Amino acid sequence: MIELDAAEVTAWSPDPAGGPDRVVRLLGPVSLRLTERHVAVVGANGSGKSTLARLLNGLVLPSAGRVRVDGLDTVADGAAVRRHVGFVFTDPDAQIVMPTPVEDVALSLRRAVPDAREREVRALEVLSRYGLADRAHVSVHALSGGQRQLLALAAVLATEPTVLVCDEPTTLLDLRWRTHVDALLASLPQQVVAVTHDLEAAERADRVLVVDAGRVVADDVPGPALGHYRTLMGATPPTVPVHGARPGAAGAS
Ligand SMILES: Nc1ncnc2c1ncn2[C@@H]1O[C@H](COP(=O)(O)OP(=O)(O)OP(=O)(O)O)[C@@H](O)[C@H]1O
Repeated sequence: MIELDAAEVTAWSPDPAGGPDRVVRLLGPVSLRLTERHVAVVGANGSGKSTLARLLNGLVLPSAGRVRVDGLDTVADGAAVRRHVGFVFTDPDAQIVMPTPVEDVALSLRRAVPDAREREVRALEVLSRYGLADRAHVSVHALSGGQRQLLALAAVLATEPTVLVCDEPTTLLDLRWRTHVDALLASLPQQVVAVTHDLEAAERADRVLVVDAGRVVADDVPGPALGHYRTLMGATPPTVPVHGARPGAAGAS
């Protein structure tokens, strides 16, 4: 179970008016108990979704309040939380550090499997489980984007986390790979919390959190939560000026 008790995240930010740096609130306060198998987090760009996701494995620490996963506090028990909660980034290249897939998965296993030969055997087993057996020894640069995302996921899942947090894991993927990774995430026995802009994937979650301006503004089963999100998005068009619009067209001045 994931518990957030009045968790807040603040950061120092430059004052656009040139004054001294000031503290800005990025998220919260948020209080939640997440027990569902699949939780989706949706919201506009910059609303605070990644900040919320990163709170769950201690990549971001609460400035106030507390965050616990299965009773482990992300501040007091940081190392245990990171072993417990796997985190998958949007961009697999932020996560893949070794030259070949087998070495990358083996690196994830270094703590669990001390013997190097046994570690390689285990890494190969993991890769074949995720359909990457024939790519095990190629350069990671020779993998497609979808294969790289799958490798990043496989390397995290190899550590057998109890909870998986994914920050837009399918955003860079074409429809075929997105469907494949979505199906894989749906089949996992772990609790999965996924930040997503893919509303079809969010429809299949057990619970959906809608984040707006650093607050959880809706928290429900998918139908009503996504209805709220669509209304929110429709009601607040982006304020970025439209360049190159035809004279007289909407948005041109
Ligand atoms: N360390 C930081 N210092 C200052 N501001 C930050 C920091 N991290 C994030 N922010 C700001 O906090 C806000 C929320 O960022 P966050 O990455 O959580 O949004 P998001 O909903 O995940 O956005 P996107 O969908 O675009 O990825 C943004 O305005 C971002 O610029």
